[in-house]
Amino acid sequence: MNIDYAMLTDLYQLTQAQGYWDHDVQDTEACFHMYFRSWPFSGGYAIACGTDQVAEMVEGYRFSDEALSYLASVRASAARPLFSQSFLDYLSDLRLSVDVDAVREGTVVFPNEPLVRVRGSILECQLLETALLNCMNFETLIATKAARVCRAAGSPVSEFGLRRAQGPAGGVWASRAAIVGGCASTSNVLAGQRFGLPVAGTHAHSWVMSFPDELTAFRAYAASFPDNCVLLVDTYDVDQGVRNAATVGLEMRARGERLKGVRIDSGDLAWHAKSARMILDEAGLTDCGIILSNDLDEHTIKSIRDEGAQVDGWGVGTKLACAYDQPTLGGVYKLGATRAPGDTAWRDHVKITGSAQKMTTPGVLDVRRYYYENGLVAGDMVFDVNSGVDDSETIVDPFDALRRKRLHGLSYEVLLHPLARKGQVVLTAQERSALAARDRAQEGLATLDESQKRMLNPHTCPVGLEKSLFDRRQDLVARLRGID
Ligand SMILES: Nc1ncnc2c1ncn2[C@@H]1O[C@H](COP(=O)(O)OP(=O)(O)OP(=O)(O)O)[C@@H](O)[C@H]1O
Ligand SMILES: O=P(O)(O)OC[C@H]1O[C@H](OP(=O)(O)OP(=O)(O)O)[C@H](O)[C@@H]1O
Ligand SMILES: O=C(O)c1cccnc1
Repeated sequence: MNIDYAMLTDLYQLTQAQGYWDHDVQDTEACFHMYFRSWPFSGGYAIACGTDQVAEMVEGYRFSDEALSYLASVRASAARPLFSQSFLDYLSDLRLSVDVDAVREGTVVFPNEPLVRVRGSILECQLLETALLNCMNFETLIATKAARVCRAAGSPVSEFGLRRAQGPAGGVWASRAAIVGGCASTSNVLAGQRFGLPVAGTHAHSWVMSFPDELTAFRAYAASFPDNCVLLVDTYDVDQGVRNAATVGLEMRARGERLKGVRIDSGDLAWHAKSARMILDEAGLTDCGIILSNDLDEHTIKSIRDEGAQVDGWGVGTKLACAYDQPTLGGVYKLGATRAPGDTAWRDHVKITGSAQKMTTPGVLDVRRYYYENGLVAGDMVFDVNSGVDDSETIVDPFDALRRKRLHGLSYEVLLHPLARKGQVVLTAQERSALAARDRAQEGLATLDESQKRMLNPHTCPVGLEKSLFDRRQDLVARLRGID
């Protein structure tokens, strides 16, 4: 999508940038972290997604002449423009020089750990906030929803959401995120072209309605698409539709072709799926699959499977592409540390007002994921890259000092990887691939215990602050509150 990422921001990012520039503090170095605070969909995991678009933003970040003349036209009052010409001249020459580190797309992630870290001039860090959150919040949410739907489904899911997605860009990035989360294919042609995603589809009710009768419509479709024939059987009567499809299936078989499946898109889907299976089997079409669609999500899919329906594929649209039951992830971008030009040490920052859940963590942070010997995740440790990790390798629950877990001796991997250095994207094509991210998500999900993946009241993985970081945060908070 041709998006002007420099302008895809909230006005206050630009006014603050001018403020930093006015006060000549624009080169103060800053470190911000993007993270979310609570478990999406009341589940036990999320699938990170959005960094490919963040990379696209970093690559194309420029204030165009049109953008600058628009900004010059924005007024603070009738008498004065909001932005000074000298600041707009500065923006015109601005080329990003930030370092960005991020989890790889498809990584299983948890609340209160950084998914993205941005280091650089405070002015640039601030300018990136809004668009970065927009990408990460939406795509992580949709990839997570897709993972939940696909886990419930057990057979391939095709994403059908474009027509009801949140606008063209929302639809395209939702389709990509759905693939990262585990969908086998998408009906979205633009997303397929743009990201090299597998595209797939069946036909609509209008196809059947446009022919004199259903059988004629099915025969015509089979003649046009003998290699990829899935017939939608619920335009008039599902059982009769399945019988008509079986007739066409047998005709196809006689020609050496195969009816791949029937799609049922209304009514009691479990009931119809069982009845369709019987009709097809009785006709000898045991190799013809059953595909279900119509307002599905992980809960309806589970219910249909719990009833014993055998389903070979699913089409899931609205409730996946719009994350119907939770419209946002709620991810935030918070300042952890600053460093004045010429200084070597970083200065910690923490926000303490509001609820304890909203207290931030100071430092320049990364995450270690620890594994038990059986390969399952033991816990995630948020640590400061400059102070390192205390020998005890203990994590402390950021909201409950008495909940601790010692991870010493377990193997671990570090989750943040370079995305950009000095404003240049350093990800390889493979690292940006949605299909590679989908594999990564499957590998990551396999490192969670089943109890952490169930839909109802899942067990959650411990995420904590490295002990010395926790102590440092406590000291800083005490100092800011005037407690000795
Ligand atoms: N066996 C089932 N278990 C749980 N949910 C189901 C089952 N069968 C269908 N559903 C869900 O029930 C809802 C039925 O919705 P609705 O009444 O709008 O469908 P419909 O009767 O087919 O109407 P329409 O033709 O307008 O789509 C859908 O969300 C569908 O996914
Ligand atoms: O239900 P969703 O999960 O959103 O999946 C997409 C829906 O879109 C289509 O219906 P629509 O009525 O738009 O078109 P149609 O006439 O082709 O069925 C399709 O048949 C699905 O029911
Ligand atoms: O290909 C399909 O069957 C399809 C695509 C989008 C929406 N509904 C159905």
